[in-house]
Amino acid sequence: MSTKEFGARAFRLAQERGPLCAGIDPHGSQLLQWGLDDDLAGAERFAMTLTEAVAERCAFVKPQSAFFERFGSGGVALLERVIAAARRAGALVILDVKRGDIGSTMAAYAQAYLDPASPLAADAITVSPYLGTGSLQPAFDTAAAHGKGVFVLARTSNPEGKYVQMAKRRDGRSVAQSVIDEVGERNGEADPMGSFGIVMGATIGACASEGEARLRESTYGITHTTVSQRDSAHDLSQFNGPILVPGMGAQGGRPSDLPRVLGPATKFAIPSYSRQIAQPGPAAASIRTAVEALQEECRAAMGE
Ligand SMILES: O=c1ccn([C@@H]2O[C@H](COP(=O)(O)O)[C@@H](O)[C@H]2O)c(=O)[nH]1
Repeated sequence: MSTKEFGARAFRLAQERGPLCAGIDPHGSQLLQWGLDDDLAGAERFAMTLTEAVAERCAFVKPQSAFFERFGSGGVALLERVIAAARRAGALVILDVKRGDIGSTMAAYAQAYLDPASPLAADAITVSPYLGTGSLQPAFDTAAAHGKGVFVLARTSNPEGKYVQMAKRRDGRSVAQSVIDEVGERNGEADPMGSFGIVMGATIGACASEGEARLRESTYGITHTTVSQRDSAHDLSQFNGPILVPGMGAQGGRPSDLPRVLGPATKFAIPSYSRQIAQPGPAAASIRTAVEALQEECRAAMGE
């Protein structure tokens, strides 16, 4: 496989820098915690400080588009600057936009985020398969043409996701498994891995008992549901592409969840933290120390 392809670049950079993905989410509450106003200027200070602190050390940086879009055109222009700064520092930018539409419109989204001529071009995007995984074909094609990546939502980290994603199809597979299989087929025998990824939340089946759910709720202030073993069952043994794993940190996911959720595909994990890595800010040195500790924890959990 050519080193120009996203999968190969992602695999090598993760080995070099560590697997962690640093989320850039200018949350109102975190701007206030940093002593900033919840406005465009505050978001700029937050996003650029965080990007500068992490982008030289992390293989992946993941801005969440929604936190930029909330400031209108100024926020989108800021997102362009964040993408450019992170890429200049050598990180691969996964733009979290979760787009999904009929094919002709999907082609326009792909042009916006994956065509290098676009001011918003990232290295990879997140997409939603709700209109059918096949409707995402223009994104797969544009990504392949330009050495970019695509991450399709398979099992999301929010507790409500399972009601749609774990619904059973007529062939007995869950909707999530069919997404995993359809995306996986597109990677073929790519070595070290393909460029078409999936999103698997670290929180899937996170609580084995009511007691653990209560403990997590009191620790993180987030309601966790108890789910059965069957609920968290996925076959990733044939999957040969990057796996973005959100839900780490603030949502309760831990490095030890990686092998539990991903099994044999743990080596492809890209564990993603947003609120937790901003927590020690605004001092860049404190953010870097926290990121380095998380990189080590994730590497150890992944058996690296
Ligand atoms: O299943 C998903 C897919 C995407 N996300 C996004 O990841 C971050 C998580 O933020 P934290 O602060 O680390 O909880 C956020 O941008 C989500 O939109 C997700 O959480 N779950």
